[in-house]
Amino acid sequence: MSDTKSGDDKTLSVTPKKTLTLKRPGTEQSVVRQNFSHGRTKQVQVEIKKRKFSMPGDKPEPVAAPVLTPKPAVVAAPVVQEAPKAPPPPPPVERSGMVLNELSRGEMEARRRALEGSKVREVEDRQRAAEDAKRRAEDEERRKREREDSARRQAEEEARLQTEAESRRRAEEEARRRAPLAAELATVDDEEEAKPKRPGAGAPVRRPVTPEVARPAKPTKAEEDRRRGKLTLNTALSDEDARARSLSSMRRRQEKFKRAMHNEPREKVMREVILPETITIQELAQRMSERAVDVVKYFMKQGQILKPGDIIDADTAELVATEFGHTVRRVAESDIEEGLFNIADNAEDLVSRPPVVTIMGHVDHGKTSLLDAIRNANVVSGEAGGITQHIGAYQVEKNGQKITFIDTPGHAAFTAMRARGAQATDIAILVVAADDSVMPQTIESISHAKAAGVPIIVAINKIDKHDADPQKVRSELLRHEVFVESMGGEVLDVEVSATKGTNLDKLLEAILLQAEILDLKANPDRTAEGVVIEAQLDKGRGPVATVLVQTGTLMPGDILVAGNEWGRVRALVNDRGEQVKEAPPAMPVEVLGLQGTPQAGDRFAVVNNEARAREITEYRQRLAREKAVAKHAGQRGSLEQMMSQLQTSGLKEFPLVIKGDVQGSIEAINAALDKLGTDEVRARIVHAGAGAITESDVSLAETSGAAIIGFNVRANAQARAAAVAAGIEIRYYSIIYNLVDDVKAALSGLLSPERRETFIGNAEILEIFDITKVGKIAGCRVTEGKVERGAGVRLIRDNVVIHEGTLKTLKRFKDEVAEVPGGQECGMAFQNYEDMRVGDIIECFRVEMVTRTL
Ligand SMILES: Nc1nc2c(ncn2[C@@H]2O[C@H](COP(=O)(O)OP(=O)(O)OP(=O)(O)O)[C@@H](O)[C@H]2O)c(=O)[nH]1
Repeated sequence: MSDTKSGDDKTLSVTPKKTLTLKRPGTEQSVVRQNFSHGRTKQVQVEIKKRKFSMPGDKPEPVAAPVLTPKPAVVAAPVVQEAPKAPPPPPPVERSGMVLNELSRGEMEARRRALEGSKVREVEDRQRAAEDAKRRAEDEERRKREREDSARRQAEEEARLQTEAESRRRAEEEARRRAPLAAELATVDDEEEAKPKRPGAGAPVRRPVTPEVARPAKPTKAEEDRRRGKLTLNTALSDEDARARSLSSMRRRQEKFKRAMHNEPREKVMREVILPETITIQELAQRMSERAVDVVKYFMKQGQILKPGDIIDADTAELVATEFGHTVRRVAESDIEEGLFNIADNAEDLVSRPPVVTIMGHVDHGKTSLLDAIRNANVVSGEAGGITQHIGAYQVEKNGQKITFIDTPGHAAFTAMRARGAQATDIAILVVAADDSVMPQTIESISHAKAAGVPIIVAINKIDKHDADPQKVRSELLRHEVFVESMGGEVLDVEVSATKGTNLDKLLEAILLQAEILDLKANPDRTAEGVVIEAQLDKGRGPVATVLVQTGTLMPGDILVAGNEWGRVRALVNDRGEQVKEAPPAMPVEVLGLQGTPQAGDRFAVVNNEARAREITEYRQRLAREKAVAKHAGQRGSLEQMMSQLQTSGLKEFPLVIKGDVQGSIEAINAALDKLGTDEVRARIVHAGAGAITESDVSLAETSGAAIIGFNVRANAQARAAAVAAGIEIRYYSIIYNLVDDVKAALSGLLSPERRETFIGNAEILEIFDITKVGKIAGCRVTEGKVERGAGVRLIRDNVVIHEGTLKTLKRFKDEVAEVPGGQECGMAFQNYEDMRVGDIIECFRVEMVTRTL
């Protein structure tokens, strides 16, 4: 019993009360009346399910049975008999919910057409299947043919190789018959030759591949599928795909194998390894393109346990690099500064620049007065009120040409600059007071200018004075090898008066003339280089340096390295206190923006970036610290130190600064030292003068690497301090002979000592004793002279020196003795040498190093 609302019935509920119904497709519903006992009845709704469609030829069967009904429901009639021939079927419009006997003519027609269509399709399918089967059979046939072909080819190849081998064997036998020895050799060669060939050429010979063997041992998945008759387009394609895949994987495998083979003896890339003074193992490995662990291993083999982070010196690193097969280029830390200064300019870029002038001379001869007079009279702007600011240097203009004056009277700045390797000055003005003539500092100034190779212009000052004697000045200068023009020389001289302003123009003209001779040039279109004239820490402006641009053009924003300091130029201030946009060659300017205060005489240069500036200054600061420590230890400037330096550097000149009490003694010392000179060595007197040893002497000695000798004079406090600071030794003498002897000794030290050898004696080996724990001892007789312990010995065999060394023992009977005289017997053993034979001669000699003297 079922209820329409219950069970699997998906129809909307259908009750007699409701009018709207929706039938399930393919079902027929009806209502039957049921009678029960006691006169009860019940109406039951019956659902008849009908079969939708059946294939033509199928037996007609009831489409559906009534679910619950006493009488049979409608039976489906056979469709085929009634289906007439018709054109192709139209799309099925009504497909369900109808029994056959209720089908209309149109429906019947549609069914018929559908049946027709399906028949056609069936035929087509059968044809396609037949074609597929035929193609498969053809494929199989083709493959079989191919396999047979390859087998035949292999068989032919095998036969050919066999024939070849046979003919070779016959030829060998023939050859062997003709020449047995030659045949033997030929066989060996042939065998050896044949060996490597086998793996390639012999493969088909040894393992002939039959068609069965050539067939793949295991069918591929695609083939299996094909055998199972499931050949589809996909499977057919996957067959090709599998083949392609296997080929590429094979290729990959081959490449991998090849790579492995190549990697084994990997070709090494030789590199040029740049080595600084120290380097970490890690860094070294990186530069060599090696693994750090390999370098560590190398050290382990050498008995050193090191980590990749450990620092090694350049020598060790070089050893490692060469061991690993690389070449080495050593670089010093100072290479940081490479390319900082002295960048070469093209000749065509050079243009004329103003000369830079320094004024030198004796105290009170009028240096300051002259500088002031020139400045006030010729200052570039000519502005009223003169100079507004003093910056240590200024420019004047004469006939439209500029002249730069370094406003630091005296030679202190001059020498300080030279001590730092800078040379700012082009021309030196030597001021000599006409009433006082040549004085000690005048001579010093001459020495400085000469040492720096700077031309001198003599300004004979104070000519307004009644006791002025310019001629006396000229003649006295002669004695110091300053030959003025009027005395037949080339040195320009001008008589001036600083206070009266006389002949200042003439002096400037002389400067310009000299500058013209010097042909001073510089390239303004490049990064600036120059020298620091003075520097101080200004309360408001911070570190301020007055610099002289020597080449290039300095501009605000440039990054500057000056000595141990660096900075970005914030502003440039000229000698009149005005801010300027640029400073061309020979222009002095104040530079603002430095990080620290450099020293007078420091060279400066503009660099590309802050990083480089920092790198350079850090290096320089470190160097300065090290230098200070070295100076403190007094390692520089002493006579002994200088001697050893001279010896190592191969210099044969001995520079000296000599100060004496009177000119006479100086001349005597000069003459005595002159006589000491030989072809090999000589004393070079950088400066000799009367008077106390001053700071200036010390700085001159520092610059020229000279020692200072004081004869009956002492150094003043400042000079002493300067000498200590510079590590310069000052030696005092009161007897000329002592002075000369010391210098002589120092010069003798420059002469290499002589090696002198003295023969002591000969001993002949009579017997060799091999003593346990002691080694071989030669039993000898002294045949000539004597033998001494500690002396040098040579082992001579057949007049040829076999070994040279020292004696380990010299024994007479059981006792160790110092010497054995001629004719006596003794036991001798060599240090680290035992190959002595009976009949050898032991020669005994003494070596002396004889110092040569002048
Ligand atoms: N009559 C005369 N006196 C001069 C002349 N030039 C300088 N004086 C005087 O000489 C003295 C010294 O001059 P300074 O210019 O200070 O000499 P200096 O060489 O600079 O001296 P220091 O700075 O001590 O080395 C001053 O009193 C000047 O007035 C001159 O041409 N004629």
